[in-house]
Amino acid sequence: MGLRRLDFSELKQVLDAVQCSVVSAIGNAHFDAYVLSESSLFVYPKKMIIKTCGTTQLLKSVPCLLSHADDLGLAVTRCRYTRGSFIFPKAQPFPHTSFREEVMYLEDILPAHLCFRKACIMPPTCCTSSSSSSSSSSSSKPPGHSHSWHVYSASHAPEESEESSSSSSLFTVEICMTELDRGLARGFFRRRGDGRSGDAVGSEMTAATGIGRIDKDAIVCDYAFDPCGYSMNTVHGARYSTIHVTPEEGYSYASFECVGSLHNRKDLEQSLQRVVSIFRPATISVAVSTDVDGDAADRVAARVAAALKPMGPWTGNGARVEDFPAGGTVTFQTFTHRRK
Ligand SMILES: C[S@@+](CC[C@H](N)C(=O)[O-])C[C@H]1O[C@@H](n2cnc3c(N)ncnc32)[C@H](O)[C@@H]1O
Repeated sequence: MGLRRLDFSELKQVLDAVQCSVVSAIGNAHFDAYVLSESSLFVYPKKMIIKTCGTTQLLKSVPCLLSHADDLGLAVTRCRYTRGSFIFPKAQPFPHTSFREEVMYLEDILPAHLCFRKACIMPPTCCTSSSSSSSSSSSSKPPGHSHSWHVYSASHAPEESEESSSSSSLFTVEICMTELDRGLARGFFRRRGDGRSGDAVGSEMTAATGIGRIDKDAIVCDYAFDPCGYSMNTVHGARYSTIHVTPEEGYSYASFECVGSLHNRKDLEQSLQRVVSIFRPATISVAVSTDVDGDAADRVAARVAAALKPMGPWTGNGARVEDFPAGGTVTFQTFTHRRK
């Protein structure tokens, strides 16, 4: 059971360090999924994923997590931190005052055996010249401030037996969308004073907005905030997905993240298309993490661009690919809708 042996009070210590709390939870034989006041937490026996937003202090969870893992007799083998650009960077508390500060914080607290380390900022692809491992086309309108991708990876040396073919076919995609279609964003506001629970209204939003049709076979845990805002997690076998929506005009934002197989069009192309049609954003960034090599990562990026093509006039397409030592590959692409 590994990390799943942590009891609720121990998880609460981790979340207290971040400054968020649990609002809803589900689990299956493979993992537990928690909707948080500020996004989501997934606990697998050998992996924990925490996703937060706003002015939470996500990295402050790491010392507490390392200490709990140690108590359970578990040694950390990989740490990955990813984020977009902060919309309100000056509002961020330590250690999130800058990416440099975040990296220094992690470098200080991670154990020395995680010796393969790399930090990089992947800029919006339309605003930079091609990197050596990428292709990019120019655009007249660069995506907004929220579209640089920041990645820090620290890993120990992989052992041969760890590199199984099943893990190398898996991907994690993180999609950030801004300037959501106003009409669609209204679907994430509650009726004033409805007196109903966040879970009940969340389930209605899941059905009414089409979110429930992204993966019809998944078990959904959803929550509607008051007066607006929505979060959901799904569990489907060993795979999770998660959506978070900030629908307020002026800074509307939605994120989608899921795990899938590169061999399955449904997991990557279909999920991307369904999510984009639910929010119809003006800008999209897509970061895909895999254990494949650079050439295969380029092909993943091409699949992402091809999936968006029939969905409208997107510009600024291009991909940047970064390899992380003993930490796989990340492809990053940004797209702007020409109507906006
Ligand atoms: C979905 S929640 C948190 C998820 C976060 N936006 C993300 O991207 O991961 C954010 C939305 O819920 C609304 N909200 C209402 N009450 C909230 C609360 N107590 N905590 C966090 N968000 C709340 C916010 O105004 C915003 O529209």
